[in-house]
Amino acid sequence: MPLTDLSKLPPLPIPLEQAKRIAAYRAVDENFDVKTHKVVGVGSGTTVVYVAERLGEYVDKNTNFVCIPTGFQSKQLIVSNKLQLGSIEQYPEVDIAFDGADEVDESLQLIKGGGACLFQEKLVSSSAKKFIIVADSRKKSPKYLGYNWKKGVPIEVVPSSYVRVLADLQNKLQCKSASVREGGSAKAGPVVTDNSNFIIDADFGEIADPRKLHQDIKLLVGVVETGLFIDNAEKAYFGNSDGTVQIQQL
Ligand SMILES: O=C(CO)[C@H](O)[C@H](O)COP(=O)(O)O
Repeated sequence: MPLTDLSKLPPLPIPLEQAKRIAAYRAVDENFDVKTHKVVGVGSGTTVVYVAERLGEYVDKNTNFVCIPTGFQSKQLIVSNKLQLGSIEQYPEVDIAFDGADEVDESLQLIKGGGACLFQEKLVSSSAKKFIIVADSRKKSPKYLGYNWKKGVPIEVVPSSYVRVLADLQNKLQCKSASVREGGSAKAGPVVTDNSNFIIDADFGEIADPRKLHQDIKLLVGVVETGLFIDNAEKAYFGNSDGTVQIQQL
């Protein structure tokens, strides 16, 4: 079946969703090569929903690409769009990966982990030859990370270490504030990740040197991974609700 013509997409009731969809569809169409890309990473979040939807349109009897999830939600997206599901253990080399972001700076450094999937997202994206970001235009930072995303850097930690990591973030790395992410009305107590860990959100204000901050956090005992994605993405697609897309690349 031919791909849906982008100019003939049925309108969505929410403008922000239109922005996400156009960014995702354009990113897939302009970067995914169905002939050569056999292993495709599918990230997590609300924008990637449209990546999976568009990839689903490429499936026919002549295609044989496998999709690698970055967590439970991502696995569901792959299955529900009738894409072939694989694992990073089976396919440690990924041809291309698509994912959302919480903030993207001028150098394509990222904050991710707003959806608590950062470890598997980093495992898959850093195993990919090409990593493409899909987002609505609110995610584009005017300068430094931390300008738009005020919730802090997500950090996945081993549960038993959370008290120690909170103290180290404040005493050794002078973060402004840090707390374990709570499930809110959806769950009493902390959010538990797909890897059975906790997430700490640590506010460092605007981050002038995300590489150094990532390295410093990573050295703390108990830290599994940080939501700072350094030198990983090669292109970002930022959608607007009027159907335009801004592309940022190095
Ligand atoms: O990092 C993530 C999940 O851990 C998401 O990619 C990020 O939060 C962006 O999500 P959305 O597309 O819903 O804005």
